[in-house]
Order: sequence, then structure tokens, then C-alpha cells
Amino acid sequence: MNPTPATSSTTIESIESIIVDLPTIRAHQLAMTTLHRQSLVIVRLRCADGSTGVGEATSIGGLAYGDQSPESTQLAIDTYLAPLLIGQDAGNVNAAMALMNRHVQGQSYAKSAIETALLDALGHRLGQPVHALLGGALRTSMPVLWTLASGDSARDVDEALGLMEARRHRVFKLKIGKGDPAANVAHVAHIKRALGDEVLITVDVNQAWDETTAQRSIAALEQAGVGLVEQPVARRHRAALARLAARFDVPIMADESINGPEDALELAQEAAADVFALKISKAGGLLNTLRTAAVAEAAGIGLYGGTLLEGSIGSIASAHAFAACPQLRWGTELFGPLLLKDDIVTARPDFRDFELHLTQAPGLGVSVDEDKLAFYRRDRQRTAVAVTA
Ligand SMILES: O=C(O)C[C@H]1C=CC(=O)O1
Ligand SMILES: [Mn+2]
Repeated sequence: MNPTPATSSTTIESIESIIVDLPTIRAHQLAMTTLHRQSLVIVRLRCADGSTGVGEATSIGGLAYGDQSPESTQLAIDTYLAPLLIGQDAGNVNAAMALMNRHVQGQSYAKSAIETALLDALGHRLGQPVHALLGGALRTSMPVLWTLASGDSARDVDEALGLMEARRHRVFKLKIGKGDPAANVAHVAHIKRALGDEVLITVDVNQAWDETTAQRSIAALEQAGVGLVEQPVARRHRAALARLAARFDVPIMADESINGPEDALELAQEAAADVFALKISKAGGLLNTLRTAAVAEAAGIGLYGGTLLEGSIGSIASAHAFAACPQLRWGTELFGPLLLKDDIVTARPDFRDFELHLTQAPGLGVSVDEDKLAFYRRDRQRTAVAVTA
């Protein structure tokens, strides 16, 4: 006979959203914006039995990267999603997601953060890590690349050499697409030459090129020895993406073009990409990320664990989903916490030997540092300090 199961039945009592602004360790330059800080939306969920869960929704550069900002995500949670979920069964994540999807269009970042918090709380109640709730981990550590995006080639090379020496990263992604494409290619070729044949260099164009620029530039990137080209053209230009994927040997990865399983199906049918970048926020949660991965796997398409530069909570939530993916041929870019100068969790994720390591702790396995959260939250009460003569 089975032992008496721990109970998972309780109701959702409250859902709180908090915007947190954290400085980055250096400027992070992308095609569409340069980051100096990250704004995370932290979701805290409390259940009637006292169990709690956390989640995170993070975007890049306000509305510069995608169509959901921290502020719009907070509004969606506070005004629409939380009232819908209060009093609902906290243990039935599928039912909670279906309810949200029935009543609220879009808002995938907010839904992902709430689903994460539900899974975290359920994991705490059952004494199981989130990856076990997703069917079990096929890996509990995963490779993590680093993005070189300081805006300065010499600094990028020094940064990469230091990170290889520290055994933190040995794959590097270069953010290009800003400015002259020929200068972009020269920058990549310089870094590739400086780091040598052994080091895998990938590039992310973040939709910046038209098809003819992409044709010319990818040919040169291929010559320079680049190993993967991410989202060279606009997300809607899927026919162009397919032509580029057919034309070049270097694999083409879809990022902004793919959100969930429906996109995965269409992109697979169109042979538009060799690799898909998964992100829990794009997919609207961990469960939908796994559905997206299942479509890729069925179509023989490689998987890559992507990031929206989330902090520790969002990155660890992503890692739980990626742990349960059928394959993770292209590793991950879950370095977000390392780009931040400080954190709001008590113990930062475990990055060592070029990988991120997950624990077997219940839920996500992360705890909020209340003092840090109070310090970095955007709405914190600033106490007036008396000035004495
Ligand atoms: O993929 C993106 O475009 C977003 C993100 C991931 C790594 C990074 O530096 O930016
Ligand atoms: Mn990308």
C-alpha cells in the first residue's frame, strides 16, 4: 500500500506582485536597447494552509524588447489575474492556467510567474522539487553560456578569458545587430580569432537585419567560424528565416519568432529554423514550455534554454523546466543572476564547472531575502533621514 500522500489540496488566498529594480554589473548592449538595470516582477502567492510560492516575470528594457513591460505585467496580475484566482484550488495548476487563459488574453509573462508560484507552493506542500512535479529531471545541471555585450571588443575578450579561467563559461553569445552590419561581423571575427577554435561563439541579431543584409552577413559570420545564428530577421518574417535556414550550414535559431507550441508547430512545418529558443515567459509558463519542447522533439529540432535576463527566481524556474525537456542539445543561457550586482534571494544559484546546478530541495529551492526585497522594491517607503547640524 502507498503511504498516505501529503495533501496538495488548499485554496489560493493571496497573490502579490512586486517590482524590483536591480543594477547590472556592467552595461548590457542589445540591438534595441542598452541595459543598466533589470526590473523584475516578483509574484508571491499564499495559500489557505499557509504554504507559499514565488515566481518571476521579467522583460528587457521596458517595452524595447517585447510587448509586455514590468508595469503592464503588474497591472495584469493585480487587476485581472489575482482576483480570478483567489479562492481557487491551489493544487490544480492545469485548472488555474485554463481559467486564466479563458478570461485573460496574452500576458504570458504574468501567467508564467503565477504558474511558477503555484508549482513552488505545491512542491513545498509535497516535499518535491518542481522538476519532479513536471515528470522528473533528465538532467539536474545544464551548461550555461555567457553573453558578451559590453559594447567594446577588447573588454569582451578579457571578460571571456576570465570566465573561462574561472570555469564559469566556455560558450559565448555576442549581441549584434546594432549599427553597421560589416562592423558587427568584424567585431565577431575579432573575438572568435582571440578566443580560438575550441570556443563556440554564437550571435544574436535580435531581428535587426533584413533578408539581404542577413544573407551577406551570415555568409561572413560562417566564414569567421560562428556556430549558431539567432533570430537574424524580424519575428514575422518566417519565410525569410526559412530561406536562411535552407541556405546556410550554420544553424539558425528562432527566438522572438517562437512563443509556444502553436508557433513551434508552424515553424517546424515551414522548416523555418534548426533550433528553438525556449523561454518560460514567452510560453506562458513551465508546462507550456514543455509542450513547445515536445513539438520540437517530434520535428527533430534542437532545443536551447533561453532567458529574458531573469534574476534568480525566474532563472531557477526556467532550469526546472529545462531539466524536464526531452533534449537540450544547445545548452542554456541562464546567466541572468550573474549579470546582476545584487540579488533578492538568500542563496544565489549554484554556477560551477560551466553549468548551473539544481538542488533536490522542495519547490524551486529558492528563498527570498526579505531585507534585500524591501531595499530594492520600487515602491519602498523612503524614510526621511533627519539632518543634524
Ligand atoms: O535572447 C535574447 O535576445 C535576450 C537575452 C538573452 C541573452 C541576452 O544577453 O539577452
Ligand atoms: Mn535572443
